Parts: sequence; C-alpha cells; structure tokens
Amino acid sequence: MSQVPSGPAAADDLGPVLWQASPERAAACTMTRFLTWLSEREGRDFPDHDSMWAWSVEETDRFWAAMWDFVDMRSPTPWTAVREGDTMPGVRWFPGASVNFAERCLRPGADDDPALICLKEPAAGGQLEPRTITRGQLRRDVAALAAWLRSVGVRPGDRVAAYLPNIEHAVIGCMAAASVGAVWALLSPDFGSEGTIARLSQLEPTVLLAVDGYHWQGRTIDRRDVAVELAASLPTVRQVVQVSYAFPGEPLPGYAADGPAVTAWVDAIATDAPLEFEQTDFSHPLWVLFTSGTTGMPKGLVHGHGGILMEGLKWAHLYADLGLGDTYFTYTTTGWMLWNSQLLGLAAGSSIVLYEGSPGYPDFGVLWEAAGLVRAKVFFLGAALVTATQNAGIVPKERADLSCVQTIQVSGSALPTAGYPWVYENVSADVRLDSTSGGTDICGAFVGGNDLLPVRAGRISGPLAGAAIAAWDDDGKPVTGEVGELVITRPMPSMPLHLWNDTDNARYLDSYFDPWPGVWRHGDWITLYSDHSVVIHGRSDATLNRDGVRLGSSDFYGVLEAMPQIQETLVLGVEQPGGGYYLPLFVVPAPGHELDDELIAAIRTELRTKRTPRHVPDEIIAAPAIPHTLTGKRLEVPIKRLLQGVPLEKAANLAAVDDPDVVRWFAEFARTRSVGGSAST
Ligand SMILES: CC(=O)CC(=O)SCCNC(=O)CCNC(=O)[C@H](O)C(C)(C)COP(=O)(O)OP(=O)(O)OC[C@H]1O[C@@H](n2cnc3c(N)ncnc32)[C@H](O)[C@@H]1OP(=O)(O)O
Repeated sequence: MSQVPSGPAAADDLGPVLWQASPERAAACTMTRFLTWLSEREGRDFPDHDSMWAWSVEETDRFWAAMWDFVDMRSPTPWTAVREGDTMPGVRWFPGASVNFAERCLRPGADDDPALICLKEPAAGGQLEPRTITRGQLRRDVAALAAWLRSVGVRPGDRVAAYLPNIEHAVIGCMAAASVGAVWALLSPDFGSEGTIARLSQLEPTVLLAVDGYHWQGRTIDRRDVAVELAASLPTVRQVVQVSYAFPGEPLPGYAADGPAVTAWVDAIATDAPLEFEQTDFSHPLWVLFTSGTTGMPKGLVHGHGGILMEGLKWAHLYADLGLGDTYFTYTTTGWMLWNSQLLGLAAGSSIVLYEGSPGYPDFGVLWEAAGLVRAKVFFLGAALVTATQNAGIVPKERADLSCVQTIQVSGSALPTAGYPWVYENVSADVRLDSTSGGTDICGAFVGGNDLLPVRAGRISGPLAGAAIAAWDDDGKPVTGEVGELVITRPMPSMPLHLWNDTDNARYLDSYFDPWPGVWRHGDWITLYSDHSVVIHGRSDATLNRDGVRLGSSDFYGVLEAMPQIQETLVLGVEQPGGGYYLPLFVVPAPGHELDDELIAAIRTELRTKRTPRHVPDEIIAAPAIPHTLTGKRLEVPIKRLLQGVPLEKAANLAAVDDPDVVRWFAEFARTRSVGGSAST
C-alpha cells in the first residue's frame, strides 16, 4: 500500500447550497416513501437519509431484508437467511432464494410501454432519430434468442460473449443469456482484437455475438475483420451470431469454413418462443466485467444475479427516483459498467436510452439534444463530458428543452467545482446535480446524492444506504476531514462472487483486501467530512482513470514490451488541479535502439490498434531506466506522486527501491515539468 498523502487537510467548508428539492419534490420522491415505509416496518423513526444510512450499515441484515420487500423481489423458494458469513469476501447472500436478472428486468410494464429508445450519432448535417422498442417487442426478441441459445446447446453456466456497441442487440443478448442462466460478457468494439482475445479467451465462451461495425465521429468503423479474427482465435466458440448493423444488406464477413457455425442475427431471433427463465440461485453468476490492473491478465469480475438486482434496484428507486413510465438516459459505451448498471432502469420499470456513437459529434451539444428529445427524467454522463461541453462554449438549455430532466448524474471522474454553477446557469436552475462514484468492481455506487440532500459545489452528498464507507489512514484508523483510503467495512450484495479463474481467491484477496483482511480497499483517495459529504481525489493505486475512462497499466506493458525496440516502460495517470489528467509513458529503449520519431509513432500505432485509441499517451518520454521495489514491482504510485508535486522524501522510500538514482532522475523530471501541483492528492 502507498502512503496516505501528507498534504494539508482540506478545510471543512461546505460552501453554499446550489440546489435543494422543493417541498413538493421532496414529499413525492421514492426516498421519502421508503423512509415512511421503513419507519412503520421497523417501529422507529427515520426522519432523514442520514439516520437511515447509519442504521443500514449497523443493521446490515435488517436493511437488506427490508430492501428485498421494498423493491418487491420475488423467489419461488423463500430465502433462509439474509447472509451466510460476515467476513468479506465469501459472504453468501439470501441462500435459498432463486432469482433471474432477466425475468426481473422484463417483468414491469405493459407490452406497449417503451423499453429501449435507440439513438445513433447523427450523420453529417443530419438529425437524431429515436427508434423505440416496446417492452412487448423486447420480451419477444429475448424469448426468441434465448430459445435459439438453448437450441444450440447453451446451458446454465456456459459463457455467451459479445463484441457489440451500445445497440439493442446487446441488451437482448444479455437478457437472453441471463434467461438461460448463461454467463454474459460484453466487450466494446473500440477494443482491438488482441485486447478482446486476452479477455474473452479466459472465459472459454461457446457463443459469440459479433457486430460488423459502429459509428464514431461521422465515420463508420469496420469491425468485420476483428469479428472474423475473434471467431478464429477463440477455439471454444461453436456458434457466431453476426449482427449486421453498420453495413446492413452486405454479405456476412468471410468466416473460415472450418470455424464455428455462423448465423445471422435475424435468423437467430426469427422464431417466436415462450419467455422462459432459468430459476437461478441468488448467487448464480450473471456476467463477467473486466478490469485491468498493473500486472497479469485482465481481471474478470464475476457478479451474481441477485446481488446486482438488490444493489441496482436500491440505487434506481431510492437514488435515481426511477419508476414506471420514466426515461433514463445513460451515455456509455459497452466497455463501461454504466452499460450494465443502466439495465437496472428496466428492472425499475423505466425505459432506457441507448446512444451509439461519439458524445462529441457533431459537437458536445448532441447528448443534451438527445436528453431533451427523449424527455429523459434522469441523465447520466461522465463528468468529463460536462466539462467538455463547458469548454466548448455550448449552452445546453439553448440547444434543447431540458425541462424534463430532473436529475443529472455525473461520474467517472470528479466534476471540477466550477462545473456545478455552470450546470445551474447553462442547463437548468432546477435540476439535482448528483455527483456519484463507485466502480466496475461492484457495478454500482458507494457515494452519491438523493432528493433529500442539498447540492454543493465540489461535494458528493454522502454514502449510499448499505455502503459502510470510511476514510482510513496508513495505520487503518478512520479519519474525518483528511485525505484517506476509501474503504468499505461491511459486505455489499453486488461485490464480486469471485474473480474468474481465481480458484483460491488469491487474486481477489490481493486486489481488494490487502493490507486489511476483511476490509475492502477500493483504491481511491477520499476525504469524508463530518456532515458525511465526500470529495474523491483520484486513484491511490496505479489504475489509470483518464477523464472517466479506466485503463490498466498492464494493458500498456503487454503490448509495448512485446516490441523488440523496447526494454521496459512505465505508464502513469496523473490527476491535475482543475480536473485535468496527464498520461505520460516513459520508455527505456532496448540496447541498440533509441526513442526517435519512428519508435514514438510505432508505439502510438500499437496501442491504438491492439488496445484502443484511448490508450494513446499524452507524451512519450525516454527514461534511463524504470525503478522497482525490492520485490521487482514497478514504482508506479511513488513516481505518480512525484509528478503531482510531492517531495521526493515523502513520495518514495529510497531504501526500498532497486535503483535510487533512477528515482532521483524522475524527481528531477517532475521538478522541471511541474505537471501536477497538488501535494494533497
Ligand atoms: C469509472 C467507472 O468505472 C464508472 C464508469 O463507468 S463512469 C464512465 C464514465 N466515463 C465517461 O463518460 C468518459 C468521459 N470522457 C470522455 O468521453 C473523453 O475523455 C472526453 C470526451 C472528455 C475527451 O475526449 P478525448 O480527449 O477525445 O479522449 P477520448 O474520447 O478518450 O478519445 C481519445 C482518442 O480515441 C478516439 N476514440 C475514442 N473512442 C473511440 C472509438 N470508439 N472508436 C474510434 N476512436 C475512438 C478519439 O476519437 C480520440 O482520438 P484522437 O486522439 O485521434 O482525437
């Protein structure tokens, strides 16, 4: 673990209230209904969110039992306990209960109600053209695809993989796989074949749903070659379902004749079938989400049907105030957990909006136009996209009628303080701006706002019910008003069941429960204030989070260190004051090579094509060597802290590194570059 930053503690100055719900809105929201209902049920008063939160993390079992009833979870067999076990990981939730994620998502609403509103980025000079898929149509297509999956031999526990953009086929595919009890894994087609194979091959999928292409910034990106390569490189795949989306009407790509069978999407969903749901155990695996760390293969986080439903329905009802008839618009790619979490909008009875394409084409006004067009009640987007709109000088309320938007949720990275008043001036004076944060790891949020809490610039309102968060110092002591490590001290239902292929939990324990066994260390620096409001300062580990896009350094090292011209590399992500992010790559050329323009260009191309265009560094710099700990790990966090302006003696322990002179070289580089500037983060 790295040392808690030793900069000055931020002052506990709350700042002015920018927004507070009207008495009418506060009285009508689901959170108020829940507090009233809970007070009656528990025979004690819960006057506000804070009192409920404090109880929820003390009385974990009573809280989740109440949640089960409030969100109307149903099981053909009763649960016998809320939990078995208390020590993370390894807690088993609601033993005895059977739930199916797809069944719950498809349950609410009449057949005529909208389920999916599909949008794609407009063609040059064109308009946004929403296309609605009703709940009846969605149910029909899921039933048909699920029956097809069964017909080709897919059984509970088998893996169904997909390489699709944010289009209806991905939602139908996920629901169909979940109906059968198969494990779903979705990769975004901005990923190159190598990164996709590194992830999917671990799962040994039997079926692959693959797209022909997608849209990005006015271009149609052809992915037919990648689809063919995936089919050829994943030997366990027996069936490919080809989605013709970007090149409709064109022949199927040229899959190898001796490879898997290939079926066109339209044929796979051609036959009507009854909706049938495998009655899966509460903890049956639902999907695998990948995150990539500093070493080893990308980690496959396995989430369960019931845990994702409990956590997500809590969030959708209480914190997003979603219900029947509402429209929920999340801007996401299929590579972010926001894609998965938006599905909980369906489970809450709302329609969800699938936007395929770039958020900035033709400009950053387009998403706001889309939010107005679909009459979104809740609009969720990366905080960096709010900043991008602001920087582009776009005034959303001049571009669209946004009176429908009651809540704007932002996440991924911290919204700079100046972004808050900007929203109230340029989007709407009456909107709850909800800065929220969580992670792919739990496919949910730990902290955020709700309709009963005020909005203040630069502050996240507080922890969510059931999330026992704390800020701990290096000695594992809770701190208030000072920067500490974000920890979660009580189990949450959507924590991973396990990591894929991690039979003894070694990687799981190492990733989240080190150095404090039984306590989840999330990997963020956080300040928790006495009023429970929160500021997140950035990653405390070496995970890169570039403007809300999470990247793993091992994905860089894997590609670069296969290049014969390179001996070793170090990639860093440096949060900067004001919300900026700097991603430098340090390169030690192999003997006989130098970091010239040709090598720099080759590095950019390798990362762009073998990983994603988002992996291209801001700067590529020659270094004399890369420093390591005495056990051989790259010194990522200490060097990052040097670049953030932390003095050498506080950033690194020179007695514990293999080459102190190299660390001094980085300290000198940081001094001359001054790219960071905040000693406290
Ligand atoms: C953290 C969690 O775990 C929880 C979440 O999921 S929250 C996730 C929320 N995150 C977000 O919403 C992310 C918001 N940020 C962004 O969209 C962007 O950083 C930004 C719009 C703010 C800045 O845009 P940018 O500087 O162009 O960076 P970015 O979008 O990463 O693109 C980098 C390059 O990749 C390209 N690119 C990105 N996606 C691409 C795609 N699908 N296909 C082709 N090219 C793509 C871009 O065009 C750009 O290319 P150039 O360098 O040639 O211009």
